[in-house]
Amino acid sequence: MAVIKPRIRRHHIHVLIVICLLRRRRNEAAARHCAVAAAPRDDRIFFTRHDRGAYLAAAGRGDDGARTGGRSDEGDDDPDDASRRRPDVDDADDPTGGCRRVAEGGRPGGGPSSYDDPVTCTTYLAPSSIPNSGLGMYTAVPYKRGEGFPYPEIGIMLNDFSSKDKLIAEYPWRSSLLSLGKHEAFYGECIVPGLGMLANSHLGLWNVNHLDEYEFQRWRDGTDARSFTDATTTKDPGRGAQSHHTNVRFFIKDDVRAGEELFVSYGEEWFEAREDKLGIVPHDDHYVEADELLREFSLGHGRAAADDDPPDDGRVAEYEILLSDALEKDRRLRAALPDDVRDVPAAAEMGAARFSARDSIRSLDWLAENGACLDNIVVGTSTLPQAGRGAFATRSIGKGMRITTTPVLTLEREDLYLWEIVDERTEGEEVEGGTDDAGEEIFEDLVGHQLLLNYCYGHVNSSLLFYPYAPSVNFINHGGVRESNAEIRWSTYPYHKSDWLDSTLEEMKDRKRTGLMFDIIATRDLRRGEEILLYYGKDWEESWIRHVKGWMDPEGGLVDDTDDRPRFNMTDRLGLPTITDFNMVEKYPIVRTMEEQMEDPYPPHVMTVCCFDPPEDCVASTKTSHGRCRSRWKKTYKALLVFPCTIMSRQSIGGMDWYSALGGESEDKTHLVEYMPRTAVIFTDRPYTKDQYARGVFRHEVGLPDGMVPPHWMDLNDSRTLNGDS
Ligand SMILES: C[S@@+](CC[C@H](N)C(=O)[O-])C[C@H]1O[C@@H](n2cnc3c(N)ncnc32)[C@H](O)[C@@H]1O
Repeated sequence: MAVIKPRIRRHHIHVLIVICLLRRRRNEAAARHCAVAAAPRDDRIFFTRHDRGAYLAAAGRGDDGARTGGRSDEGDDDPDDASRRRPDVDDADDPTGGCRRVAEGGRPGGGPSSYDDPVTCTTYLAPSSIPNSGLGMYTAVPYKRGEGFPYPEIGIMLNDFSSKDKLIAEYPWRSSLLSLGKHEAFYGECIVPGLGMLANSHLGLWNVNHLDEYEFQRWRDGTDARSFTDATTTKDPGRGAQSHHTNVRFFIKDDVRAGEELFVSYGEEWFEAREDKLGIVPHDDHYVEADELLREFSLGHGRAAADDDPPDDGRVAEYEILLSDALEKDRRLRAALPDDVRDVPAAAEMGAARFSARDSIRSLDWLAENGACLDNIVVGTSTLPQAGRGAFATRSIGKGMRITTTPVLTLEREDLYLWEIVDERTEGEEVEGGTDDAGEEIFEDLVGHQLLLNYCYGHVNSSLLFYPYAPSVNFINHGGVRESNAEIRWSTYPYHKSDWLDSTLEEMKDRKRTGLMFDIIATRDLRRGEEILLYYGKDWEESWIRHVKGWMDPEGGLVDDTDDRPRFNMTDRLGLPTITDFNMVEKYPIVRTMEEQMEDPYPPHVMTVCCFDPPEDCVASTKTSHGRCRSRWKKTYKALLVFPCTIMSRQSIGGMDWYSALGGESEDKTHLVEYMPRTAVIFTDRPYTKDQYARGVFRHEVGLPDGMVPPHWMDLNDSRTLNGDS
């Protein structure tokens, strides 16, 4: 197949990898959720989705276009407020992240609780209050501004992913969400399940924010997995088989009430780019302005307006004028206003944004009736060797009860193929030919799969893959036949579209929305704190065993199976300083200049990035005598403001070191940054050097039980391992 490939300069990355790239009242109520269609089926389920600045970045506008904001101001944090019964993930010694406390609030005696425990369930999956937006996430407990959402997520990089017409392409966040994930690959986006995929977006009501700023200390749980993962080289067959971004954190932007839907911001541009599908979506400031107009209008008409039906002609006419003035000023402002004058009192009272999603604060009874509990599991350190992180029960769960429910995104295997440019066509190898932007012929080798494959579920004989994205569900590991304590099934939750199982393969591939769902069911009584383990299937297991047996560490040695400690950051096993070490200013107070690095180089995978603010226009006055823009370093280290840099010089002034560096997005957009403090210089791994980019790393989807995959979806003899996968 001839494919047109974007032309990438070889020196930039050398290798271009292209393409394919989430009060039960009683236990009885819970049981109902499991088995009965408690709510009407919504045939219009589909998920409006994220990509934030990804397309803008792809279009050469970098990440700056998306308003995905950083952590909001620090708010009051009252972690000891037991009445809220929320888990606290900063509890370092507790694999359930402090969720023990949740369970203690639950049933006396600690016996198996049911799936949707009314006392303790804090987070629900339920139909969104935004029309035609499918399902959403709700909290059953209040949060205060600035608090951390208690379920950290995984971030999975999609690198050089170019299947933009696929459903999956609606979901990624810009890779700066993962901070230095921004520099991991030539063009990276990231998939973040849980709040990152399941929560809908309302620009006037968004109440959850992801952390967009760099943190220079280790996370309190002892890992530094979010950004500075040092995921480079290890004597471990688990190398590169899991995402090293395991601590993607979300924070409460504004006080949230119990029962409120959790909204994130996909960014204004995301909605603008989808206007044909979603209509005119107001931004935050349009709702603020609409509130002002509604307040003034209401004042003019007193309270008489409220129940005045039909409304008097004068008021109708006046409101028509208000609407048409608003339209003339800004069609988004008009869209933020109610169409009917009779709705003005209610909209003025609750605010235009809330009026637009009136059901966004649900009763706890409604949630118990219509929701599915999402907080029965939380991430922790896996008990299994080489498995990275795992999912742990936050409360006891009885045999046969649902542990969690998750929507799944349908993909095709080929969406996750990795390609590499080769010099010429090699006989016998799977190579795609095409031309680049300049019309030059290029050849690409199919070299393996994206890391996302390891988080997808499927069958070796089917080209369909299913990616589950409820909170923490991606962390569930394989326990083998004997140790597994959970199993996967098509969901009995009423919003699972079971009729899709009769669809043909082609129909499944053509669908641009989600509808299928999995339930994860306890196959025996589970204690809180236990790791949830599935049986990934014979094929996965055999592949893994083969991989471990044949695996050689990067230095050529055989696998070290004497050390089975669970671990994430493995560079230390080579005795080299890690990226985290280098980022400890106390430990490494001085950054070596270019000249010093000639004598005393940093390890080859290490590079420096600097925090600075490039001016929009590089005007003459900001140019140096060498024609370069002069930039200023930034005190707030937003991911957006960090660029690769080369340290040119260091000067001590007043007992403090100041650095000058050349840096920028690309060679032709280089900036001179002078007088930066040490803290403005950050160490990170060079592009494509983290473990997940290594060759021969384990790539295999989780196996679905045979009976789950309809025979008419089995279109392959065997899909196993491509050239680069092990
Ligand atoms: C769905 S992910 C599970 C979460 C993963 N442990 C993590 O830290 O992100 C599947 C991957 O986890 C690892 N894994 C799961 N079970 C394992 C096991 N029993 N032994 C070794 N690795 C395992 C493999 O790398 C697999 O590809």
